Amino acid sequence: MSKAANSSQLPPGPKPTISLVNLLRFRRDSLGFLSKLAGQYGDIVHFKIGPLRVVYLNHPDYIKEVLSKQHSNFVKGRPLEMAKVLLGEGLLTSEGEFHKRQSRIIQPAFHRRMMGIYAPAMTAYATRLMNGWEDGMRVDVMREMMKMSTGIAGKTMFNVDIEEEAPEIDQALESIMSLFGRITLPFAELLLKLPLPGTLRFFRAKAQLDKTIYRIIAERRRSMLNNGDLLSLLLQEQGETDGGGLSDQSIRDEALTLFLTAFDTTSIALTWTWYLLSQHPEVEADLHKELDSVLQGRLPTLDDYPQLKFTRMIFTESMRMYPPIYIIARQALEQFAIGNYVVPGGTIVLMSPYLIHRDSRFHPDPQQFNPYSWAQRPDGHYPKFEYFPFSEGPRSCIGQHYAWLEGILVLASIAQFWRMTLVPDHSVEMAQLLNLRPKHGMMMQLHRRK
Ligand code: HEM
Repeated sequence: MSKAANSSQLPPGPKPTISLVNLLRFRRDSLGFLSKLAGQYGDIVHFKIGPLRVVYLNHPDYIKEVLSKQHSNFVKGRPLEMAKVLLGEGLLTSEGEFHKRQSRIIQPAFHRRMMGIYAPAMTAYATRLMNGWEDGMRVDVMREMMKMSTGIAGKTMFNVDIEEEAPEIDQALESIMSLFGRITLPFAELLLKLPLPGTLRFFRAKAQLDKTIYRIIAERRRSMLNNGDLLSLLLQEQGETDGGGLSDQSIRDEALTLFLTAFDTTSIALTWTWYLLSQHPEVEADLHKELDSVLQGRLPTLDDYPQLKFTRMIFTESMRMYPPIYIIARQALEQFAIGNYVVPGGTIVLMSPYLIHRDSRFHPDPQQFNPYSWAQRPDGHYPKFEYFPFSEGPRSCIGQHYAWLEGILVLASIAQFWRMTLVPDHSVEMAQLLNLRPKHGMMMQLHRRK
């Protein structure tokens, strides 16, 4: 790769005249579209989607430029505008000083010390889920994982049991996701102003989520509990910073952001993992060997976590093949240099963990599910920007340790007692919405391990 040069030429790409065609193709299959462009034009591609100027980066070195080296020139920008309608100014969507302050307040909820408190909640909710299962039963594993992860997120962040409300939350999310799927439309903002059925469903769903979250906040205020969880931190900040503290709206934005980002992505990652295990009995057998030897029939604790090495390798490999956040987007504030090109300010930059994770230059035999390939990597030290399911740089995932913990402990808890096989004829397809979900859920049959 050559160093950034001062040529003002834009990177190569399809002609701007077909920007509407690009829009349709991108909406139909964004991963297929981007991968085809990279094949045709190389690792930096320029194209237009409607009036928007977009650059796609298909190499870890270029991605490092945007997410790390030149990060201060990039904001979440337009791609996350729609998310603000739901999440307001939460950690995911905010910028600058405000974002720094929110990070500082929230960071302690993800401190290592807190993991000791979260671990038992994670295994308890996995157990509760298994208690409702019977040998031979058919379930949509996607829904089961959602139900469980919602319960875990509610308990660990707010100390409430909202599992009972999971179906409504799930339904609300579906309405939200289907509108979010149209996020790439240039006139997306307009969609929110018209009384279209999707838009009305979206606002109903938002109202449902708001009701739940405000109820939780009000209950916590009454109980005065301060146990160091997320809600305590947010309310405490409000009390401590006379006048300049967090408003109710701000607490709601942050709580909803953390809650939604936590359970949705983690349950999707777990769902793909159960699917991959069902397709690879040899891997599943090795997983059982590890669990039988480390746990010997009891639930895993935080102390077991470092011993569950193969379980971690499986979860790592699953997120390589199906990273729940499959496209990361930024918008440039000012003109910037990348490779041999100089790109104007305002340009949207797209990067895809999915496509980099499946590129044979960085991952040999990338279409093959091979957890064993991670055996040489010391725990958690993965090649940055070649493997980045949690993104990288200052805006990477704040909840990644939490997600690893939940993923590994839940896998270990459940796989000890249950196997899952895919229901014959169930079609497994990816839906490229805000995150990479199985389009038709994941219908699986449960088998109790003897
Ligand atoms: C397997 C599970 C998860 C995956 C794959 C994942 C992935 C990601 C990615 C790729 C980003 C960066 C998005 C961007 O730059 O546009 C992100 C940000 C974020 N994640 Fe996660 N995440 C997961 C779980 C969690 C959990 C459990 C939490 C909270 C408990 C969480 C909270 C957040 C927040 C608040 C941000 C925004 C951070 C910021 O902008 O400063 N995530 N996540």
